[in-house]
Amino acid sequence: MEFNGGHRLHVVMFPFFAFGHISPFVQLSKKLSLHGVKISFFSALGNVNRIQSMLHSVSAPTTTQVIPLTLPPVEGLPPGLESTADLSPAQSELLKLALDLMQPQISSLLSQLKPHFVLFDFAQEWLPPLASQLGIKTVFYSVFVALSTSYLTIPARLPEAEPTRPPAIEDLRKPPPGFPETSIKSMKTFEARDFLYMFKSFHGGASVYDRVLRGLNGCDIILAKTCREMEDPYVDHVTQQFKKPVLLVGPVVPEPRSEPLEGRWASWLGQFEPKSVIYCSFGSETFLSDEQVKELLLGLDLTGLPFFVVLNFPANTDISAELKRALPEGFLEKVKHKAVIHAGWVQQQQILAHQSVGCYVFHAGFSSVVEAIVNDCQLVMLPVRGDQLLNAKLVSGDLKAGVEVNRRDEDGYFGKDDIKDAVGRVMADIDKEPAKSISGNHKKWKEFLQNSEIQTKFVSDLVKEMEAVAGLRTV
Ligand SMILES: C[C@@H]1O[C@H](OP(=O)(O)OP(=O)(O)OC[C@H]2O[C@@H](n3ccc(=O)[nH]c3=O)[C@H](O)[C@@H]2O)[C@H](O)[C@H](O)[C@H]1O
Repeated sequence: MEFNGGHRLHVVMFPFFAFGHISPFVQLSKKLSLHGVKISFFSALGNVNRIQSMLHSVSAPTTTQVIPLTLPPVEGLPPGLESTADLSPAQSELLKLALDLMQPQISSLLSQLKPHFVLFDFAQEWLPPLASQLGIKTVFYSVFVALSTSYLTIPARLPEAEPTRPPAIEDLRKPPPGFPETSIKSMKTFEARDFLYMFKSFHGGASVYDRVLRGLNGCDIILAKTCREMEDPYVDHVTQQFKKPVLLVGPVVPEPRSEPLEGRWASWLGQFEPKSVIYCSFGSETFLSDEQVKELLLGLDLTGLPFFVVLNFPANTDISAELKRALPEGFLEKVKHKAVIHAGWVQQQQILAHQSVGCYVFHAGFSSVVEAIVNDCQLVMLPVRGDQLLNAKLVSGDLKAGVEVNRRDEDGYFGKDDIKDAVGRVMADIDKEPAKSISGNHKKWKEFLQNSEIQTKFVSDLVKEMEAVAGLRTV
């Protein structure tokens, strides 16, 4: 292998304007920077400061420049609100239309910057032909596990005879033709109903399924945030379906955070026994209904363990009124010595790393799965929507490293006893099944994720493969 001429690989990162997507693109940028890759990171102006602070890292050199984009006006989209975190679900659909109108701006930026690759997201299916005209290669960076693509967004998901008929709930309960033999045989009715969203068109725009399919079909390379150790059969299935290179960057384990945990949380957690506290949270933009909040909190109380719950609500919600409405009278007073119920952003990595935290009840966002495993917290999954439903199946069914809360098939209802049972399954005596084998598997995956040689090789192999495609390296 030989390296040609000292030219540095230059990559544009272009995630959808949602922090659940921006965050894995930032994490990958940091890893690529450590291997000397030059990064230009595209996002709407309103997101730039937050991205810059996310990119800041003591160990990563500053090879990343954030390039602000101007969001075009779209009727119904309030000016200045430029990520889904600030918008209602309906407005977030308009954000995709605004993105579609940005093609001339992207084209002119790409022709100035002339990167070797653009890594793009599910919503920019128009990018491959645009970049190809400029001689730039495109990489569809899938921030979802390969199972999610393999189950939902492959050509075989729609029947060959009627490729334009959106699937029904019954179709989505079953895996698509060609799906590999694994622990996943079917999904529940409420989960299949949630997947219908993928096939809906809003404001006359393309459905998520259509966008993803066009992106995956049009790109030069598919890159997935996963590894064969965890997802071999699904990676093979996706490769067969799209008949093009599928590169893997591994699970992208974040570096431990250097800033200490906020004092008030460190001292609250510090009063409890090691590994005795349940931490509970639902990622960046997942909300529970009143009834779910009530059953969750009553269930956590029933476990007898101390608990720290982070709940988020859609923009402009009166949080104390929400909690008051959802909870039985006197509940907050009753649990005040053993519980924190907080709304808003917290330092999740530092909380999971705290010695008192032993169990994590959460939505099964995959970054959170990885952070909990490396910090030795037992996983109790309560997925709410989309990929989370499949992540939970992967972790509980294939990896056997955590449990899911039992839910009713039709509507996903869970009661307080379901929460208590699920926590009990992983926090009970670890010399007894199922806790014994779950904790054994958990330990195995922790060792794998913490093996810095393996994790670094994922990124160095990726850089070498991209350099070879870009003609910077000859094999
Ligand atoms: C692609 C999208 O990813 C989403 O992920 P989300 O951001 O909710 O959750 P994680 O992947 O766990 O990521 C969440 C990340 O935010 C961090 N964090 C979160 C809340 C907080 O208060 N403090 C923190 O530090 C956390 O530590 C983790 O790194 C969903 O699955 C969604 O279904 C999917 O479409």
